[in-house]
Amino acid sequence: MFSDGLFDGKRILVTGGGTGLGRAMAERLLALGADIVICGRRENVLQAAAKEMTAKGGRVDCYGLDIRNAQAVDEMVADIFATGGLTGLLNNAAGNFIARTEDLSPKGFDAVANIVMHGTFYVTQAVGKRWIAAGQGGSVLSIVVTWVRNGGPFVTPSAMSKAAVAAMTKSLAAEWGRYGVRLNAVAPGEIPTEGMSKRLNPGETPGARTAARNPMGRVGTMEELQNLAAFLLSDGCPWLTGEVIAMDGAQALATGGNFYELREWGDAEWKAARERIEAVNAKDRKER
Ligand SMILES: CCCCCCCCCCC/C=C/C(=O)SCCNC(=O)CCNC(=O)[C@H](O)C(C)(C)COP(=O)(O)OP(=O)(O)OC[C@H]1O[C@@H](n2cnc3c(N)ncnc32)[C@H](O)[C@@H]1OP(=O)(O)O
Ligand SMILES: NC(=O)C1=CN([C@@H]2O[C@H](COP(=O)(O)OP(=O)(O)OC[C@H]3O[C@@H](n4cnc5c(N)ncnc54)[C@H](OP(=O)(O)O)[C@@H]3O)[C@@H](O)[C@H]2O)C=CC1
Repeated sequence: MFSDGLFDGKRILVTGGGTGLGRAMAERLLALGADIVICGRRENVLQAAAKEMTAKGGRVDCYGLDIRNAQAVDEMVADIFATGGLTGLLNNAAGNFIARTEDLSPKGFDAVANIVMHGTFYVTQAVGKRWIAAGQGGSVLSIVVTWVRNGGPFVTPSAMSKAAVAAMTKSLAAEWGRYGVRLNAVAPGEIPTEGMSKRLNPGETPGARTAARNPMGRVGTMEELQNLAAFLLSDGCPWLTGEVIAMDGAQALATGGNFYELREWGDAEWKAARERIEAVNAKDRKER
């Protein structure tokens, strides 16, 4: 669909690029000629991903860090700019889990908000200020979700924080347009990944809820997101900025595209879901 070499000479930082959607988008950009930088908290996951991704060639650099740490983010971005700079940023890292909002502790809220809202801002600002200082433009793509438009019951910290990222996209498109920096966002519906399915549909067949409700009768595919992300990060339409583009087979329009139906769950279902989610959180934590 895209010409070979479309991203020759480009270098793109993909946060959370060691797993799931981030890895898939990074792989496509790499195949189209970009040099890639990936970051995340599990260094072993990043190194393994980089090794597999570069089996056929190309350059992938890894940084193990928590984007909730603004100083660590600035040090990473300083190092990236000392070793070739960046032409693009893909804000993909996120944290999320389903929970009744009345059950959340302050730490539970902060865990998500500090990754999605604060962490995404730290990375964007650290990159953007260097583009501005260097007098060079750049392209930022952030992965949000359809519930930035209509809210996300039972994922309130994520809905609030992703809406903030959408607001950042529109604010900075206007503020930084004069520097040649453009920002867009994609709001996908469900594309099953391990990280998402185990925290948002714990104990269920990945994608089953969406396939049963989506107007197109299916979940989204990695390839669809890879294509859209590649187009938005390419130089194909540089006047396109400040947009949040939904890609969900019209599920949000038809059904709200969120977890409102979980209002039918009782204490037992929520307890079982939390146990499953905390087990996957604990497993991942051991690898950090
Ligand atoms: C009906 C059909 C509709 C379908 C619509 C589908 C649309 C699909 C759209 C999907 C959108 C997807 C968005 C995503 O973001 S998916 C990304 C998923 N990936 C991840 O989340 C990976 C990273 N996540 C994590 O690292 C962790 O999950 C976490 C965010 C929690 C951060 O980890 P950290 O190690 O910092 O945190 P802790 O484990 O120490 O926990 C911190 C506090 O959070 C509390 N917590 C954790 N889990 C729960 C829970 N299930 N319920 C309530 N509270 C929870 C935990 O107890 C800690 O608080 P306390 O110390 O106070 O106890
Ligand atoms: N899959 C889906 O259906 C949808 C996903 N999205 C969005 O797509 C993006 C990718 O999600 P998906 O691939 O499904 O999930 P994953 O769990 O696979 O991806 C999340 C990535 O973010 C990284 N990450 C999380 N917290 C931090 C942190 N504090 N610092 C650095 N890196 C961090 C994780 O690595 P590590 O744990 O090693 O830090 C992981 O690589 C997210 O923004 C999500 O909100 C949006 C709509 C639908």
